[in-house]
Amino acid sequence: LAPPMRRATCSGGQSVANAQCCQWFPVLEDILPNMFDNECGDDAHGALRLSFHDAIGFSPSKGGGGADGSIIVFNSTELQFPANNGLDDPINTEVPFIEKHNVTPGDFIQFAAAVSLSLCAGAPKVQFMMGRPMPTGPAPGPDGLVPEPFDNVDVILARMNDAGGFSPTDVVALLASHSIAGADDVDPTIPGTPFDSTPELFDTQVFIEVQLRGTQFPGRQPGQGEVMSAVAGEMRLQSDHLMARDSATSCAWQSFAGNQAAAQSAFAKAFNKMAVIGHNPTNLIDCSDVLPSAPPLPASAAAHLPAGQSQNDIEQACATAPFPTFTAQPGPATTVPAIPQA
Ligand code: HEM
Ligand SMILES: [Ca+2]
Ligand SMILES: [Ca+2]
Repeated sequence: LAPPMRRATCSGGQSVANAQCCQWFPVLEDILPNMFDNECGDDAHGALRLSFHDAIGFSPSKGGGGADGSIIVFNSTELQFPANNGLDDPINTEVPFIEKHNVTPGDFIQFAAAVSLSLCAGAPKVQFMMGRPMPTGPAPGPDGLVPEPFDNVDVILARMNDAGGFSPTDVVALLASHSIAGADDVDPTIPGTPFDSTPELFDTQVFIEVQLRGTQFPGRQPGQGEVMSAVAGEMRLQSDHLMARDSATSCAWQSFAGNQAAAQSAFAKAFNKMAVIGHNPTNLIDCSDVLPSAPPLPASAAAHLPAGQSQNDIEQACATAPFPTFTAQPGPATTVPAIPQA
């Protein structure tokens, strides 16, 4: 007979596998209302992007500590890197909470990202591991480790493989994050311009909408790394556009369109890998049981074509299977509103 599992009860009454995880409940109960306003909005999106930019700063040959909090501790260097443009926002939001709760920046950044997902309907359950030490100085990794929207697919896939051993399918799955995202700085004249029509839902609309023929720019002039989108008010990154069309990634991209369960599980797997880049996971403690679950997608959020689009507007790219068929929402052509700025 196996010995009975010993669980710990935290002072708030919650049951966790490891007593050290109890310290994250007060953090959770603080940041849900006070950092995120309990919504999948600008602060949630920013926290998720920050977790990527901290974690991906790792290369076996070039240096960097991965998911180590360097983007905060060495922000005077890392925020000079062009790819980190705009991350002063989530960093300024997070620092007071890090100080208040006396946790490491590396842990907090990944915790906040995992909690942000729990606010976005349709997001999968992910892991949270604790125990990242302070980043080692004096210098962080070099510039050039964070993919840019004007990089081509080969460059992005090579960088992601170098950083975390991500496969092309992992990279495409991670881009489900762009279903709860927008850009403030690609075209700085239109901050909060979303990448899909539902930036408050972790759904597969980004995989559908980026496959549509581009016809317009949301602003007056495109930014660097921006290409035409199909929907008014929506921004399309060149990198997402190319991922949907490149022979190395187009079939994976298409496989997530309308397949919520596949997008969820592939994203969670890759996100969990990303969150521990630069660490030996056996030195970390699994505190996933602190994380709330996201609500499921509402029934009204079934995968669809935006109003005004038809299946003929899909630019088929995958050579081995047809893009799945979707029905357009009724009514006049969709215009996507900007994401309210925090
Ligand atoms: C791999 C190639 C990727 C490229 C080239 C890329 C590029 C970008 C760019 C240019 C923006 C807009 C930034 C701004 O102007 O405000 C953005 C936003 C965002 N990205 Fe990515 N990204 C990539 C992967 C990822 C990954 C792996 C994640 C997370 C798992 C992620 C999460 C986000 C989020 C949540 C936002 C929205 C931030 C906000 O609304 O404040 N991205 N990305
Ligand atoms: Ca880092
Ligand atoms: Ca969405």
